[in-house]
Amino acid sequence: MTRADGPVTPPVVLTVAGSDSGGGAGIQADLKTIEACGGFGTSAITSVTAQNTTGVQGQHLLPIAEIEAQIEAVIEDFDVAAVKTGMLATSEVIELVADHAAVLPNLVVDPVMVAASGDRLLAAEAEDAYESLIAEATVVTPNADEAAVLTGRDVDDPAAAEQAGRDLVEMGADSALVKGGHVPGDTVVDTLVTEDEVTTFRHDRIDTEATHGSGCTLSSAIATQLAHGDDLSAAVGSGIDLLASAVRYNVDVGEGPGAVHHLVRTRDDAARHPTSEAVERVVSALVDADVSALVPERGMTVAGTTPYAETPDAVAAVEGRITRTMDGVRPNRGVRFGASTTVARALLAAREHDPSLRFAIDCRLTDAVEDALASLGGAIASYDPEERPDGASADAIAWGTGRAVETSDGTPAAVIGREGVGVGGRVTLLAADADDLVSRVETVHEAVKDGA
Ligand SMILES: Cc1ncc(COP(=O)(O)O)c(N)n1
Repeated sequence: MTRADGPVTPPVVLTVAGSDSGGGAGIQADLKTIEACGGFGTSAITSVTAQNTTGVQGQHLLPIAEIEAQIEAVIEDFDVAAVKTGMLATSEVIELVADHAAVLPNLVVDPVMVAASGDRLLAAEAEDAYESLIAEATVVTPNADEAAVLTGRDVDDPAAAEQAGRDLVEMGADSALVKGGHVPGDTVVDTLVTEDEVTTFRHDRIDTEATHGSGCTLSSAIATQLAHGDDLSAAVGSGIDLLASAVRYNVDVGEGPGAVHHLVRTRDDAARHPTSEAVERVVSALVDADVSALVPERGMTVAGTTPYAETPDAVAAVEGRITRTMDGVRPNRGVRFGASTTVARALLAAREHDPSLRFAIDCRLTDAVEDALASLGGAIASYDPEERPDGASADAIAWGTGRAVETSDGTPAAVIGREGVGVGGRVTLLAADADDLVSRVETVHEAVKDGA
């Protein structure tokens, strides 16, 4: 028997950039990101850098004819749907790309000048040459420092970013995304300027130096989304969201600051099935142990997040909770992503301060349960509801859980919420994995079941 082939045709994306032997930035980051976003990645290498997480040790520029040959080899054969440029190194390379612009659709220009390590990746005299390429760009994506070089304008707040964006559009770019990562402040504001409108994208700043490869990853994600047919603002928005996760869950490799996690979303999607299976295993264990004594009046929620969860739809939980019946505890329905709101949000709030926490279960709060928590061997965290800001009252449990984890002395095994004791008072058991959560519940249950 021969099997029929089943070819797929992902949109082809071309990156024209430098090689980073350290794997975090450049061509390596671009290809990983393009594939993660569902494109087929092709490349034209401009320069081979000897580089790692501590800096750039060497650079070898390829002959201009070799760079041109790579671009032409790709363009002549593939139906290229989008192109991104990264490290172009010299004015000759910038001009080469500008000369080919007519056959380079959806051109995303990341005007790479200096690496995160501080090493120069563009000859100083080549900065002016960018003007010719910017004029051809669908979108140009400078950080604040690059925008300042390109426009001669200090970019130190969102108003200046918008002005710099307008300057770049005036230079002929269809649009400019002026990135706010290098502008100080707790919120990162990225500003997208087109001829007709200005859109700002805001994210809480993530406290890490491991941003190596962030510009490459963002521009590659935007190019790939444009290749899929997204409009500009959707492509930019989804690229920024991907990068926020890629920076938060950065890869801790090498002696220097790590790199962004190019495959973060791919890995998270792949973890959905094992995550819901893990929650199902917890549910079975609770049924087997008949943990009636721990089940709150309203029912018990068991929830688990994917490893890089950001939103409640990445939290698997028992739909309709686990409740007490005449013969033991029973889940009302199956495990589904997005089934829980309250415990899901509490777990996500906990992860803002301790991303190792992935599983949670809410139990009755009684004196006996509280006494039993001491035997869990982890910190027991709590919070003062009086400290809750007015704005957080709609999500009081999430706020309290986040607050408790933030102020906990080490990763907590449980969070006690004393609000409305007897009515809403609860204890949320937490764990990094499902087996630990089961053993925590069993430990508490063993201690209280005879008195219940
Ligand atoms: C080959 C190459 N291209 C681009 C960058 C910029 O990336 P970053 O600013 O994150 O170091 C880099 N370091 N190396």
